[in-house]
Amino acid sequence: MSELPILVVEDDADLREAIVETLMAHGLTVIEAADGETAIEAMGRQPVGMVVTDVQMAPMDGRALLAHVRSHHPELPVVMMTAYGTVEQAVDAMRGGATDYLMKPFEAEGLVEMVERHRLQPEADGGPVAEDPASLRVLELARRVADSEATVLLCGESGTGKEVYARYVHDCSPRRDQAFVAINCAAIPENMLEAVLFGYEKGAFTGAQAAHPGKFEQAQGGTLLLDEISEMDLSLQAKLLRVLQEREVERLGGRRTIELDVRVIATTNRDLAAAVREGQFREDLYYRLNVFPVRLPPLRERLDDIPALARHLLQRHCRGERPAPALSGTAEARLLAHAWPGNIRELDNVMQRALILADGDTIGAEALHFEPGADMPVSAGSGEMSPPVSGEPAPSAAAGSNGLDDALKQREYRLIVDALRSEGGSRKQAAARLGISPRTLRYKMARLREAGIELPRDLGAKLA
Ligand SMILES: Nc1ncnc2c1ncn2[C@@H]1O[C@H](COP(=O)(O)OP(=O)(O)OP(=O)(O)O)[C@@H](O)[C@H]1O
Repeated sequence: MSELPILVVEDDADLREAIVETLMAHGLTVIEAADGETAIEAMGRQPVGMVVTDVQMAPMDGRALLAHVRSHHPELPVVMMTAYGTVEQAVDAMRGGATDYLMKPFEAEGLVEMVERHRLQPEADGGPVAEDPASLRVLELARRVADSEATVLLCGESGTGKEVYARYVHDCSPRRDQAFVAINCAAIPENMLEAVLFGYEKGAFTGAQAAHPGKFEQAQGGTLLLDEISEMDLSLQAKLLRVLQEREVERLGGRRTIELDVRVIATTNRDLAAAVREGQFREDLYYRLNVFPVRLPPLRERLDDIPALARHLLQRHCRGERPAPALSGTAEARLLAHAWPGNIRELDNVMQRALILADGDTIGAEALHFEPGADMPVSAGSGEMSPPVSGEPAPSAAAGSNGLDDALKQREYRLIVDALRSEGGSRKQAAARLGISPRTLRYKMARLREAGIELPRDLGAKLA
């Protein structure tokens, strides 16, 4: 898969050229823009892997650009280049959700190091890892449906790899050289989702400072993944249905209809048929999406995948910088005995911890630390963690819980609460501050809640 370009936004042409040349000299693909508005247009034409932007520019400055990126591409890293000596600018940038900042003047090395650290990497993993017969059957189905134009509905518990399989369908399809655009319907505020999906014209609503193509347009010729489709509200479901039926879209505030050639894949971790029965999901939309349903089994139903996935995840985190440690026989047995309620995402967390804890080149069972409550039926109040953030009510600790696991969870809890506090309860900004995606933050918070650990009330209210 090709590398996503770095978007450099700087109005000083000489400085922009120097930055572009430096990045290109390090083998990075770069596109450039002279201000925020041009940058937004460039992002509308192609997906980018990171934005490096100046703060002071006209007509649209770096702050407005940052705000736009945070609402339209919440996961995209943005590094702000702040003026020398202006600590306020740096603080302001971080408050606005910047991933990091570079104070001018900076060395080429510092720039390259920062870009390498933060840019989004295309999944260079070569498709899903699958060794269990159940997964091999899903892969075969995915390959078969890829050739057709059929809408695919991928169902499965959270963390089973629905996005990975959606991308696999795209990569096996005749559309593989065109865009694959993913949108998480649950991660975008309800009132923004329509604009993000369908696009808008300049002035369509307060804050629409420039025209912007929606995800449908961005996916033109390629594939659009509507992740967590069940989280879309009913009125937007009606609009989505119309777009899918008519195969054309109209931007908000626009009068032109744009014909679409987009293959749609939707995912859900809820039982959509049940949501239809409960009146939460439109029946007609359900039938339109459910042309080719594929169920991804939970990890506990495909045990043969576990060792291969564990090795794959270890390698991914070692990034070729060091040889990935091996798993001891007892560690492997322990992984196979675990219930994995958080599926592969949980396995990924366990492997990341194991890499930190392992001594030498083998991971033993003692380096494996599982999510709290994961080995027991999850019920409210079964929390293992005891994280007394100063002044916070401490969640209860279950007897016999593992000390190190507790310490890790404590630290995680503390980091999450501190980040939410600093960001006034904004999940999106807290996630950016923590360097994780809003989705990962949501997942972590859900796991904490499942373990009976509630966030302090003043934060919980804003997060409900
Ligand atoms: N078959 C697989 N091979 C390699 N990695 C995988 C596989 N399945 C999942 N992963 C990894 O597991 C993590 C979770 O996968 P993914 O985001 O696709 O799950 P999901 O089902 O879409 O989750 P959610 O419902 O929470 O959105 C990712 O880091 C992904 O790269």
